[in-house]
Amino acid sequence: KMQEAAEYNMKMHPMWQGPLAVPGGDRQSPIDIIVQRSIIDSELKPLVTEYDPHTCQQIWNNGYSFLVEYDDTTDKSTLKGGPLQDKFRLCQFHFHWGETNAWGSEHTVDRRLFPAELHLVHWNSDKYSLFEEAVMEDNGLAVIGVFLKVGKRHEGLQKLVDALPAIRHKDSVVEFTRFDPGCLLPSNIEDYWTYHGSLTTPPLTESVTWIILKQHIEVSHDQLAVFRSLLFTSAEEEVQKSMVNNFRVQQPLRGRTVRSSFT
Ligand SMILES: COc1ccc(C[C@@]2(O)NC(=S)NC2=O)c(OC)c1
Ligand SMILES: [Zn+2]
Repeated sequence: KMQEAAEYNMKMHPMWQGPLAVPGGDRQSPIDIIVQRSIIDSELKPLVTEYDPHTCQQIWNNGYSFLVEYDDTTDKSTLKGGPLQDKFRLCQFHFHWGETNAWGSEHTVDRRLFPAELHLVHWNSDKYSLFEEAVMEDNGLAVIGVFLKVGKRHEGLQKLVDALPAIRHKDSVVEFTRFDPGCLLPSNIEDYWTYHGSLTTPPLTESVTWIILKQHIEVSHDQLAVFRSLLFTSAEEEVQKSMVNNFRVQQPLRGRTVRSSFT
């Protein structure tokens, strides 16, 4: 059912009408993280996030997810440490989710699916001066992946949920300020898996150091239901399609190693 949902979406949604694969792509995302095959790397450092809520600018529906965008013209909201050698600048975060709570995440852990997954996207500002440059380089991006589970209401998320009705349609945007993305991180960010992969939508560029947190966050059923009230389609289109199942099918590991920062 989940596989069908993903394949239906990838067949029907304009996002996927282009090439579905990167010729010769051997570091594609997402993947299933097989815990017992991950290699504990004691040299992996703790993640250091320094997010300035004042760099938050807008929230918009891009027709595949909704993005909260940050001013990345200075090093005000950054990520360093973990597996990273350089300092990375936060540029946006977005989510992937299913039509039901039974699936929706892009990565899985021992085949376990989560109802949604948060991606906090950062680019290497030590080596590059623009996101557009960094996205083309194999050490260009660092994305923190956080699994969402359905449970108690997430107070920090509610400000974002309340903004969603204003961006129901593709290409709608509203001002969104003073949001601290740190409030979406779980208490434990020391335990994570990391591997080299790609964007999970076209152009599927293989420029991402993935950092998948072991600890999930909890959001309420109703909060997740508001995600599903968004639309893939713009206001002009006759047939409105609800924004659900905006995740990619899993990709072969191709001999890659997934490292873990914990035992
Ligand atoms: C050209 O630059 C792009 C294009 C697509 C995405 C979105 C996505 O493919 N990447 C992740 S991560 N999840 C996704 O859905 C992007 O995000 C950084 C950057
Ligand atoms: Zn994503």
